[in-house]
Amino acid sequence: MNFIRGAKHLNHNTPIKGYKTSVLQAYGWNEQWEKKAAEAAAEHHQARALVPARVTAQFSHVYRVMTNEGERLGTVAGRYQYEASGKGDYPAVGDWVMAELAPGDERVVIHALLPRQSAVSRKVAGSQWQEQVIGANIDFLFLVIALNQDFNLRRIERYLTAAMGSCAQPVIVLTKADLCPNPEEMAEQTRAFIPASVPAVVVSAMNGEGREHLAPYLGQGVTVAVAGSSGAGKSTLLNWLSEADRMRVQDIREDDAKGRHTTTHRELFPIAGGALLMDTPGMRELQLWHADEGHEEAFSDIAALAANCRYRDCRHEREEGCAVLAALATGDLDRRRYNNYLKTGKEIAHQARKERIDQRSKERRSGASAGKPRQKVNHSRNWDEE
Ligand SMILES: Nc1nc2c(ncn2[C@@H]2O[C@H](COP(=O)(O)OP(=O)(O)OP(=O)(O)O)[C@@H](O)[C@H]2O)c(=O)[nH]1
Ligand SMILES: [Zn+2]
Repeated sequence: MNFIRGAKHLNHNTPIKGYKTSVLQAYGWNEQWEKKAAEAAAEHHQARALVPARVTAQFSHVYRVMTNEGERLGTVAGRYQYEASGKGDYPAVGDWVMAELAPGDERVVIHALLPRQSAVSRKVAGSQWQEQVIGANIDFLFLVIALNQDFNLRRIERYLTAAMGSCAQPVIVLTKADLCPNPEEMAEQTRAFIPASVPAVVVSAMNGEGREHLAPYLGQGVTVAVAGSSGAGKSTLLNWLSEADRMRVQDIREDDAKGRHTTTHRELFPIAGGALLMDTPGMRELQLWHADEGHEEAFSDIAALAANCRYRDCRHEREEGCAVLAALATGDLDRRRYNNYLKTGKEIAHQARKERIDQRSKERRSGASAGKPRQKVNHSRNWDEE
């Protein structure tokens, strides 16, 4: 698994030439991005003055971006839209973009996306499967697992599978250590099971214990996303990690807003020590987007029983000749496990339905342009040349 080489070792005191970037450095701007921006600029003679910005939140078609002049809302340029070949080409939280910052204008126009270093994405169902990026340029992906009855090596394996290919370095964060009599033993068991390149650390977010184990992944300008099952303790972890630095976040905010006090919805924000935490709804649903393939595997005992159901499309709820219900009646199948099986199955179905509906309404909205030919976008060349 390749991760962002050098992310931890960048010298952030080195002045970066070309742009005024003091605010951006707090958002992870570094020599690598400077280079990418310069490469993109060199390919095109850009009539407009574009500045780099990082996407900190996304609301369907509107983005919140951090520029060196402060935070702005923005939308993508018409040409960008035209050249995008799918959802995956659109900016996502964490992306670096090149934007046009018109003086006196509160809104910016996004003209280009800088090539991503990493992207956590999901496949969404529509008329065809499409990639949707739910977080970009993540250095470390914290996979949160509670050290209680939810602890499960198979699940950890599925998380790692889901994280694979994102180019973000996964870190297994075993939380709720206070509920576990032998957390270090569990950590050892985990380490023995996962690839040696993946760290596993123990914390208790509730008691604020073990921050030193996370410190190596929370360096200046490093972007961290948090994913894991519902109830695993993601919110508690995020709150704990961001708590110590409310003040600093406040300072940046007030600087940007020139004294105005604003509370903005942000899905990417700096914390103590200079790391950036990413908290997007899509990332939180990690358990759902990988569950689909994991469901059968996770409930292979039930799948085996289901092979003997009378009807092939048996839902194992009240059907006659259902082998799953029969096993439940005899006690061979644990009721809690059965309930869990139905519940996750319904969550997956619900998620898939929601995605189909979202996709359909999106297609309806863009119905006018449906027949228009689409070009494959080349991110280094999608600058608006008008
Ligand atoms: N004892 C203990 N409880 C914890 C710890 N971290 C979280 N919890 C509790 O676990 C429950 C779930 O925690 P959350 O942080 O809401 O979990 P989540 O992963 O954000 O859950 P979703 O919002 O459903 O995705 C809450 O009741 C927390 O108080 C911990 O370190 N120790
Ligand atoms: Zn059945």
